[in-house]
Amino acid sequence: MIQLKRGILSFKQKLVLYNVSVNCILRTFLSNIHCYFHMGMMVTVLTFFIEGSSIKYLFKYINKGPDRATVVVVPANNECENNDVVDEIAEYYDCRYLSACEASWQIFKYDVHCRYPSVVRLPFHLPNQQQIVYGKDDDIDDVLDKPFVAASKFTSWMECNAIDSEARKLTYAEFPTKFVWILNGRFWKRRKVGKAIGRIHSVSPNPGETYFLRILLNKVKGLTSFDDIRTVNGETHSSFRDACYALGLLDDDKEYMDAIKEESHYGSELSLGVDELKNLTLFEIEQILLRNNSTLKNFTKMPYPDVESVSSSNNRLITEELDYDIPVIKNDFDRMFLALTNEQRNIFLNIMSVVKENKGGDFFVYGYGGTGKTFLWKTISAAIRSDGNIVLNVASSGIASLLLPGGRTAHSRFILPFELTEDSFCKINPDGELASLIRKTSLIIWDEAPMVHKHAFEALDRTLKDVWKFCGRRPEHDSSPWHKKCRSVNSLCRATVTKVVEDGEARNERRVSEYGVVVLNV
Ligand SMILES: Nc1ncnc2c1ncn2[C@@H]1O[C@H](COP(=O)(O)OP(=O)(O)OP(=O)(O)O)[C@@H](O)[C@H]1O
Repeated sequence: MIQLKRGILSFKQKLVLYNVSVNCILRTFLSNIHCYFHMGMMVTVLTFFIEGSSIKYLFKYINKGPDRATVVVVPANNECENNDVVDEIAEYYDCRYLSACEASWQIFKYDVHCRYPSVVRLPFHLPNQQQIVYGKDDDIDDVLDKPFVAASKFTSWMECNAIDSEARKLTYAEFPTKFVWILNGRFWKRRKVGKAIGRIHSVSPNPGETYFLRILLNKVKGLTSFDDIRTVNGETHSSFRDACYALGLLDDDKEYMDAIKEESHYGSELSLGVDELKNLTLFEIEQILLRNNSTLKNFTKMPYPDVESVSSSNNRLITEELDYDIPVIKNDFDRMFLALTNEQRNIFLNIMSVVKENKGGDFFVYGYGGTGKTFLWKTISAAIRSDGNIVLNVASSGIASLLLPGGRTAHSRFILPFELTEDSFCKINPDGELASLIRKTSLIIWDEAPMVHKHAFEALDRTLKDVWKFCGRRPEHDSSPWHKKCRSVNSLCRATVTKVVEDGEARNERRVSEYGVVVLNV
C-alpha cells in the first residue's frame, strides 16, 4: 500500500523518499513490482494512489489503452497569409500519441505481443467442399487451378498420413505438435523446433455431416482419405454419422430412457403428469436450442412445448440467480459472519433486518479503501442466497463488478443507456424476464455508485416504477419511489462505496455524504 503523508511517499512502510523525481519513483516501482509500463500511465497511477490510496487502481490502469486526445493543428501566421485556400483533406491528421516508453519500444522493434505456444487453426471440410476465396473478376478455371484448391491443409494432412508413419500416430488436432504447415509448398513437414497446439474449429450440429466429421477427426488417427474416415472395422459406412455410431461415439437415446425410468421409481411422489413432464422436457430442449440459434420449430417431426403453461419459475434469469450451491454458500456465510468486525456486523444486521422484514430501505455505505466493504457485500449476498432468495450485485465499473459474487455492471444488468439524460429509461420490458427477476429480488447492491451520474439512478428509478406498476403491487400513498418499490414486495438497498484519502479527508467525506444524499433522494 502506498500513501502520501505530508509530502512523503512511503512504499510498504519501508522506503521513504523525499523530493524525488518521477523517474526515481518509477524505478522504485519497477524494481518492486517487476513490470514495465508507460511513464504517462505511471504518473496517472501515482495520482490515483495519492487520491485513492489503493493499489487496486494500478491493475485497473495498466489495462487501459493509450490515451487519446483531440488536437487542433493551427497554421503559423505567415502560412495563413499566403494561403487563402483551405484544403481540409491535406490538413486532416489521423494520429495516435505515443508516450516516450511506447515509442522507444516500437523503435527497437521489441515484440508488441506474443502468444506461446502458438495455436494453429485446423480447417476441415467435406469432400470437394474446401473454402476458396476469389475476386469477382477472377476466371473460375484459373481459380480452380490454384494450388490451394488441390491441397488444403486438411487434404495434405491425409496425404502426409499416407507416407509418414509418425504422422499416423496423431489425430488431426495433435498434428501441429509434431508437424509444421509449409504454406508456400502446401505440405506438412516434421517439426524440428518450437511448440504449437492445434484447434479444429467448432461446428454446430445443424449442418449434420460436417458435425459428425469433426467428431471423428477428434478421435481417429492416421486417416488417409475420406473413405478411410468413414471406414470402421473394415466396413465403409455411407455417412460420417453412421461411422460415429459404429465407433460408439454417438449412443442412441436408450441410456437416457433407462435413466429416466429408473429415476421414476425413486421419485414416485412426484406429482407431474405425463403431459406436464413432456411439456417441461420440450421446453428445456427449446431453451437449449434457442441458446444455439435454433428452435424446435425447425424440426417438423418434433412437437412444440406449450410455453404459456410453463410457470414463471422457468424464467431463465431467475433460475440463474437461484442456481447456487446452498450448502456451500451457507458455509461461506458462517465463516464470513464470524469474521465480521463490530462495525461491519452493525451494518449487516441493519440491512438484513430490512430485507427479512420486507420493509424496504435505502442504504449508502462508504469507507476508506480496504476497510472491508466488499467483504460486507459478500457476507450479505451469502446470507440472502443461502436462504434461497435473490440479491443482485452490480457495480459501476467492470473491474469492481468482478469483485462481487455474481457481479455485473449496472449498465449491463439494468440495460442502462450509455448516453444518459434526465429523461433516460432502462430498456427493461415490464412484462419481460428481467422485470420478473427484479420483482423477485430481495436486495440490490450497487458498488462504487459515485462513479456514475445521478441520471443513471433516475433512469433506473423511472423504469422500476413501470416495472412495479405493471404488476400493480405498489402502494399509492407512499412518497419515495424507491421506497415504494421496496416496501411493496422487496426490501432494497443501494450500497455505495467510495474512497476517502487522508489529505482533504473532511472535504472528501463531505462530498461523499452530499452524493449519498443525492442518490438516496432519487
Ligand atoms: N471482517 C473481516 N475479516 C477478515 N478479513 C476481512 C474482513 N473485512 C475485510 N477483510 C479483508 O480485507 C481485505 C480488504 O477488504 P475489502 O476488499 O472488502 O475492502 P474494500 O473496502 O472493499 O476495499 P476497496 O474499497 O479498495 O474495494 C480483503 O482481503 C478482505 O477479505
